[in-house]
Amino acid sequence: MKVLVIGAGNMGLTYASAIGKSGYLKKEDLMVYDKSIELRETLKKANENFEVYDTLEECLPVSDIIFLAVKPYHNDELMAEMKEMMNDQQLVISIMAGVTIETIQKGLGINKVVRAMPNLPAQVGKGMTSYLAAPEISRIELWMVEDLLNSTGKSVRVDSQMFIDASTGISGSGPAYVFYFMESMMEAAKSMGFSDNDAKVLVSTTFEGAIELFNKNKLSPNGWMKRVASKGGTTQAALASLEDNNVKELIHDAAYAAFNRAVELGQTKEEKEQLEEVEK
Ligand SMILES: NC(=O)C1=CN([C@@H]2O[C@H](COP(=O)(O)OP(=O)(O)OC[C@H]3O[C@@H](n4cnc5c(N)ncnc54)[C@H](OP(=O)(O)O)[C@@H]3O)[C@@H](O)[C@H]2O)C=CC1
Ligand SMILES: O=C(O)[C@@H]1CCC=N1
Repeated sequence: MKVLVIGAGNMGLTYASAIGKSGYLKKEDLMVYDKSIELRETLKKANENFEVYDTLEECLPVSDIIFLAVKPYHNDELMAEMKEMMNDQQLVISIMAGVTIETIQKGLGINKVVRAMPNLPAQVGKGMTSYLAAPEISRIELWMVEDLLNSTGKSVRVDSQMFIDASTGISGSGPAYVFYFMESMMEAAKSMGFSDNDAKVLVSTTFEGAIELFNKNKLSPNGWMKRVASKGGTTQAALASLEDNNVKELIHDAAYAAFNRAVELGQTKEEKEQLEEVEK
């Protein structure tokens, strides 16, 4: 089996490296293509566990499974270039936010498409991926897809594309919400007089410890909050401030903003035009 990753950015490279390290494929069976010459040259020099190709003509026709890891706005241009070289036995795994299975099937003239939504912690083997396969994909093919996805962490199979868009708002974009929270706490620490480094250690160790506690048993986040908060103490003062400022509602809205944007990114030109007509 030959696997090709198209787009060697944050996520494409994460998959190529993880699959390469997993030993699941021989080096010559794991191929990477990116349109950037500089990036290709850097990757060739790095001598990773995959082969880097300069043209799609050399690698696409011989691949069995193809990861699409370019930004959604590069997809139309890429699919137009790929279409002539595709055959209907090839299986495509798209990790692009929003882009639907139907768009890829139509754009590439194939049926076997999996839509997956990973997240950036995949880079350290702690990724969370949701995925959905088109019905044309066999059970054996699905096992292979799961093996590839699980090389970066955990995965969950969902039963509609709505859940891929929804998980984009939770786990796909989610690491950025965590970093936002970390940044806010580090800024607060620095305003209290801590050095940059001390602020970083205070905050990152707090996050690490809290996650480890949370994973330790079945206690809910609220249960853990109660263990931290003494009656009439400091934590209660902080939690009351968060509640007064509707922070939970704001985080809820942020997750929905990402979910809605994923749906919007997936709309075809015709769907966008129809929507604009209705809104006029
Ligand atoms: N980053 C994240 O946390 C997550 C991202 N995703 C999805 O993954 C996809 C990739 O995101 P990310 O890795 O962050 O993006 P990056 O911009 O880091 O990587 C995309 C790469 O693809 C290259 N590229 C663009 N067009 C082509 C083409 N026609 N042929 C070959 N290569 C091309 C880009 O080159 P150039 O820079 O020159 O354009 C770039 O090197 C997106 O669709 C995103 O929605 C999903 C989950 C999480
Ligand atoms: O921001 C984005 O659109 C992508 C999808 C999920 C994370 N990054």
